[in-house]
Amino acid sequence: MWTETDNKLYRKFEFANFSEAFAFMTRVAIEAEKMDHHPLWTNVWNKVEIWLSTHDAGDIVTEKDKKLAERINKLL
Ligand SMILES: C[C@H](O)[C@H](O)[C@H]1CNC2=NC(N)=NC(=O)C2=N1
Repeated sequence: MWTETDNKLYRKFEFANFSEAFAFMTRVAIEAEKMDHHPLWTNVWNKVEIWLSTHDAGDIVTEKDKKLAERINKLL
């Protein structure tokens, strides 16, 4: 689940392999672009870490971040 720390929503995802992780990232990227709301993220092989905050609001967690987090949950 997502946790809120340092004014960011954070969640770590683990997949079977790199292909699964990258396929997930592709789905997230499409959703993020639709919302014009983009994640800070890292990927190492089968792991994806995502931090969500709203830069335009001064790098704090807003409804936009919560909405994107919910949409990401549904992509799993
Ligand atoms: C100009 C553009 O719409 C803005 O910079 C958007 C783009 N993506 C964004 N993504 C995130 N996470 N926060 C923002 O404030 C933000 N702003």
